[in-house]
Amino acid sequence: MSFKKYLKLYVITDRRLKPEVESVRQALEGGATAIQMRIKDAPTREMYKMGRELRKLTREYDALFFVDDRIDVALAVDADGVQLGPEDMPIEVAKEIAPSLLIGASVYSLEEALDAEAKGADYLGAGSVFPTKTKSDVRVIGLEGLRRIVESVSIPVVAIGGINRENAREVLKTGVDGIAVISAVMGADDVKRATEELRKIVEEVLG
Ligand SMILES: Cc1ncc(COP(=O)(O)OP(=O)(O)O)c(N)n1
Ligand SMILES: Cc1ncsc1CCOP(=O)(O)O
Ligand SMILES: [Mg+2]
Repeated sequence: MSFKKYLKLYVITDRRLKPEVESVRQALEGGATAIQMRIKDAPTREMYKMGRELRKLTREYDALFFVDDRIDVALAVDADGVQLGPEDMPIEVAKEIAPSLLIGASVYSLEEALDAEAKGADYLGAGSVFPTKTKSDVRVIGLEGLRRIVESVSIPVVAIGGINRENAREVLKTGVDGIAVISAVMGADDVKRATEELRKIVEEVLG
């Protein structure tokens, strides 16, 4: 079975909102199908240790595990993949040095999406669909921008940016393979319940 079905509810950590281990456990309990460790400005050793813990947890729950930005950490903790943005390791180089990893490419336009697909990305994280307070200065592509990307590539697409339980349905109806969320889950008082609610919507639309 391909990895695509694991992209449907992709939850990303944010230590400014919740400590990683307990929040990831709750998200997995609530039905997250993939987890991304996204830590900015921490020592590599700390990322490695956290990555090992989250790798263990995601295995227990049969979820995929991705590391944001850091191909070295992804390899060291035996993650399933790495998420690479425009400032990170070029996709074609990442594929060469880490052929075992799934490569997710972060894209903010149709041009970037086509380029990432041509360079061999395994899936796209496309956004920001809506305005978001979680990441500064991101381009907002809207539902139409997202739809154009989905219709133009043949690799799986995960939508990201400002997605919550109010707008998740319309996002999913653009034809994406999944939604990626930070604040809708990590900013909730009850992480497990917030994840369950999103998973229910995902199941209703994607099946
Ligand atoms: C699934 C997914 N899609 C997009 C992003 C954004 O990546 P990037 O542009 O590298 O920005 P940072 O997250 O590193 O700030 C993502 N992390 N995950
Ligand atoms: C990391 C990232 N990349 C594009 S938008 C975004 C922020 C997503 O966070 P939220 O789900 O809280 O809007
Ligand atoms: Mg990144």
